[in-house]
Amino acid sequence: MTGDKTVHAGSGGRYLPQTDGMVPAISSSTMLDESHRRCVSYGLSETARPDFSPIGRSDISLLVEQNRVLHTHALPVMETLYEQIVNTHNMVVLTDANGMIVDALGDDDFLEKANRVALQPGVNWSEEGKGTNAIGTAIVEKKPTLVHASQHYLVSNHFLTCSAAPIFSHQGKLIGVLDVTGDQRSFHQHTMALVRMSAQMIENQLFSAAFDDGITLHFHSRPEFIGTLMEGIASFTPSGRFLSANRIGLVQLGLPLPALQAHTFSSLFGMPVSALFDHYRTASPSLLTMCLHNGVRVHARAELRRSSMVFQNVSHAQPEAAQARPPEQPRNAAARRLSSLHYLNTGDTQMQRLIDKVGKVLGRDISILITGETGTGKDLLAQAIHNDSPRAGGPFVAVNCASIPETLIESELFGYEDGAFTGARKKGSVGKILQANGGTLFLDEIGDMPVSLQARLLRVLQERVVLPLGSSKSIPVNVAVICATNRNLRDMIARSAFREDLYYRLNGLVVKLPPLRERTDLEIVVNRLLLAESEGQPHKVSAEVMRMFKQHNWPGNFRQLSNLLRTAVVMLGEGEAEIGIEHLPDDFLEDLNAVAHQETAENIERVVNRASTLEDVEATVISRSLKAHGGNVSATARALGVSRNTIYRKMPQSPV
Ligand SMILES: Nc1ncnc2c1ncn2[C@@H]1O[C@H](COP(=O)(O)OP(=O)(O)OP(=O)(O)O)[C@@H](O)[C@H]1O
Repeated sequence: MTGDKTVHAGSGGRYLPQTDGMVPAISSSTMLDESHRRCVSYGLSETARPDFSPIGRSDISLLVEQNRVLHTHALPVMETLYEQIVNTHNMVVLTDANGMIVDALGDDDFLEKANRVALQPGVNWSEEGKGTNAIGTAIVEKKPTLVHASQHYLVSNHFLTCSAAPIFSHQGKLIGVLDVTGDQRSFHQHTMALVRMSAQMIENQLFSAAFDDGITLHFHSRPEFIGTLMEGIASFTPSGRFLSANRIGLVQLGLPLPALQAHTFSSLFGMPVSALFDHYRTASPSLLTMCLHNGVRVHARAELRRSSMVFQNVSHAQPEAAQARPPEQPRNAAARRLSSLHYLNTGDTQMQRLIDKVGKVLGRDISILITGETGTGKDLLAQAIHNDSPRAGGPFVAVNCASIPETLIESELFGYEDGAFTGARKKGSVGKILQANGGTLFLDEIGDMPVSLQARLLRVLQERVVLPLGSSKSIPVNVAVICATNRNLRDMIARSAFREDLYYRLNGLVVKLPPLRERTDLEIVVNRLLLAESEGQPHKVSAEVMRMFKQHNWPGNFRQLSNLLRTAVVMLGEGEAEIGIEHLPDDFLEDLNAVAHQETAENIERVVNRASTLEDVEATVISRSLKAHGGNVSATARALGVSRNTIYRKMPQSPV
């Protein structure tokens, strides 16, 4: 390498160092021109030898303490970055927002040279003190900056090449700079890219740490970029209020942070936050495809942190209390209180009995088996039991045995040692059972647990030890177990599809959640679900719709009802607050009609058999059909295939 031949200020085309044809992708000359002008205005002389002495030891400790969060998250990234450039006469430097070096890692031989210009903790590299340099100039410009050799303002820094990238907090505030500085002869054009990626990595780590609760969405227009540094990350409260996004997220969302703060999950991604929860509750979590507010299609993966799951569970059950909660209250505690047995008790007698029974075994070493049709709230009940138990401070780990492929369920549950099988992660994995240690393990769809694993699970429950795959060492574990199924386990035992011994170990207390059609608290439930759906203005259903709801048999139970209400709310016009039949989805009305048709046919047969007059037959049929349709004349007319006028003419005085 020949060294640089930089032309100094005042001559055109300057700042382009010629390093054996390897011209670095340097910062624009305008940017560097401006920086040099600033140096002149600071009163700096190019040949000056500035003060390189670091601040005292105790001040350095204070500096590290003041930047503890940044330093903690940056250090592992700095170490990885250093591994990439080791033995290249370079060093990795982290500074605070003022350019004060907080930490530095470097090759010994270069450190000696670097010490000449004091690239060491406690020395300030702001532009005012050290002239144009990547750290100081990146702070002023708030942009990744490369300053090579004689692009440095001070002659004493001409032997350096520096690549720096600013690090921003989730509030968009510059909080530090990551820099790689080395001997200018060791310049490598990939260094800047490495530094930028590393700074992004630090920002993402800081972002995850700041938003370790609620909902975090990882998104990108290309699915293969999810999980990479290119992904956008956005965070929301459990109720869907936008909190923040990383820099790439902001670019993808196309709005500045203050504008985004007025948004919600649904206004940005066109999907209610409850649908997100349902996706993760019901589907094996595949990537979501959503449409951004600006029409761009994105793929996304969400992380629903503990309190948001709890919040979602109860946002249906007790939204008014959730909304009344002042924001400064600890969310976990409040959410836990909301997802409790007390709040699931909405006035139905079967539920009341069930909750009484469950309350008696809380905190005892008694396994609970929850049965019930799909969507009756087995998952929600399991969470409430945990939250009301003395284990509430411990983890609640849910495993859906039906959604994990049979080949993976063993490693998911029991974990595995390093290299236990082909494809196993290095360093092994802690299984779900151990993750639940000290808390509750919820085995949903236990009827889908492969028979081969049932014996291993029984051993865990009886001996309270887990043996990870590939390990010879059992690990003690202390978990409460709640299971749920909508299968008939006794039938399965008879078919040898479920082990009898495991069944008796699991069924300490068996409770059956009533289907929605049998519940006497439907009105309360509907109103609570609607409250959860409404943003500000509370919605209600018309008396006619409520009558139809009471007659429907709700095969999908709560899940069906809440989806239906969510759709109906969207159908409401501007300023409308009451859900009428016209707001209900067609398939629901068709189901209702199909049932009514069948009932009408049966009624006709019965009435005709009683040998009444034709008028009697008509009146009885109309009256019963009206009843079946909740008094709705249009629906009755449709079901009977006559006009509404015919119904009005022939209907008895008091139809329902
Ligand atoms: N009591 C309730 N009040 C309001 N919403 C409820 C209630 N119970 C359940 N839900 C809602 O209904 C949906 C289904 O509930 P959950 O997943 O607990 O049912 P499940 O019985 O476990 O269903 P599956 O057997 O299909 O897994 C969820 O969105 C849940 O929040």
